Amino acid sequence: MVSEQGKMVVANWKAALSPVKVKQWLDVFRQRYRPVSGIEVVLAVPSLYLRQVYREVASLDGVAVAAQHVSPYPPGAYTGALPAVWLAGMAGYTLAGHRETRKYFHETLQEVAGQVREAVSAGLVPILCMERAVATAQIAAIDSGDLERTVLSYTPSDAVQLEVAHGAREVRDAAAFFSALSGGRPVLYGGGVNRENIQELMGVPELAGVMVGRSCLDVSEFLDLLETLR
Ligand SMILES: O=C(CO)COP(=O)(O)O
Repeated sequence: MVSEQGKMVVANWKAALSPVKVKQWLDVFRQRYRPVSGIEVVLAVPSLYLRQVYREVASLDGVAVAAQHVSPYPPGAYTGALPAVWLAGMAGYTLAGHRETRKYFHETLQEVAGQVREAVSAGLVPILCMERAVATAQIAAIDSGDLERTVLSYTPSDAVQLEVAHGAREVRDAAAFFSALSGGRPVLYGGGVNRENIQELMGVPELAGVMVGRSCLDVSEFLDLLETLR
């Protein structure tokens, strides 16, 4: 879990890497990754790869694993679901409410709140992704006890679609807005983060870290990006 001083870099693989590519990514990462003081690297990977990724990175300092999605329901007759409790011990985190799962899988505020609840009760830390437009209603749908265990992430659509990050001042305003709304929970930013802008964004004092999509898919590019934080 992100500490008082430390910051997080979440690498969101989305659904972009085939099994062959995942093996290559992990081979290079294991050879070349060196921990960066004060930085926790969180690999957010498709369910299919969770066990494999966990096995490969469990021994690396400063690296944790996140699911990209968990079920809003407990284990039972829910075909196609991934109950959060099954991931305990393997993933430390799960994403919830990412703009792509909201958009393509039509997740409702209640379903996202259910994912957060299931994640917290399984001992995972939810990384709750939101845009400003849904933030007030989404946070209101979440139990206050669950919110206390949650990391928020500001992931504006335009930045993700255009691959152009919001500027540091805008990110700072948004982080303050999200933090005030949630009783001071840590806030991440995601959207267009790359090797050129990560240092400036990680320097925003109100921000607990960043989420990286496209720039983590090439493992060398991602390792270079981490090196800029050393
Ligand atoms: O969705 C994101 C992180 O989860 C951001 O993706 P990009 O870094 O590709 O804009």
